[in-house]
Amino acid sequence: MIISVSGVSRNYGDVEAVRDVSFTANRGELVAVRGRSGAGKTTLLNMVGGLDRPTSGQIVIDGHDVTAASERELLDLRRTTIGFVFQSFGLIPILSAAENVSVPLRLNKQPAAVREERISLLLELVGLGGHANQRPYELSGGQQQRVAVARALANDPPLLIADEPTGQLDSETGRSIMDLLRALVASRGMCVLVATHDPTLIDLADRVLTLRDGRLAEAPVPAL
Ligand SMILES: Nc1ncnc2c1ncn2[C@@H]1O[C@H](COP(=O)(O)OP(=O)(O)OP(=O)(O)O)[C@@H](O)[C@H]1O
Repeated sequence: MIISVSGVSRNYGDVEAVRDVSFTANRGELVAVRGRSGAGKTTLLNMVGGLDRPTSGQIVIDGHDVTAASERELLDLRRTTIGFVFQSFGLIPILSAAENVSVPLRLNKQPAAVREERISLLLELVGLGGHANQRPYELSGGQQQRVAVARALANDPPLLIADEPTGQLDSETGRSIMDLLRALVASRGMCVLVATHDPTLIDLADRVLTLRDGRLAEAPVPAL
């Protein structure tokens, strides 16, 4: 089990953003988190990714209790075990696609030869083999998000967390990003946890978690 969330709540002052949420997820699963704006999706994903801490409850990621972890341990976990993809891509504008992908490899002190090989493999994987030297502004939104996915996979994490990864893309491009995430689950046995309120993308998920006002109501698997 890669994600175990038990009785997790997160309050911001009087606002109960996430209330008593429990779920588990395994490698080889694409789990979608849906819900209206303000339902608590980002808050939940940030806690699972160790970017924020619950007010109460426990989260265990790949055997590590992130609720009890020190900042240092969380940093290590985010570098080795969890990849992140955000709605706004978050690429560094002055760096090429290849250089953006190299950032987490440098942080993990990978030697140059390993970095080079890994970068070309990852850019091929996301369908950007011929775009290594282009900067973000020279790429389409869908291509930028593919670079962000390649960067998130740089250190081969077993868990990918994606917060509305298609939110800034047209529906066809968004679909191709979701297809890419789906393929990663199949080919690499990753777990992908993705927040979206786009109903057309939800049918690609193995499982759908629905948040309403911070509470979870597990929806049935959609018919294919
Ligand atoms: N840092 C914060 N301080 C105070 N309140 C917050 C903070 N972050 C989130 N909230 C509140 O928590 C609730 C859940 O927000 P969250 O961003 O998790 O929702 P969401 O489902 O991701 O929404 P969206 O789809 O719009 O991104 C909202 O009521 C929001 O206003």
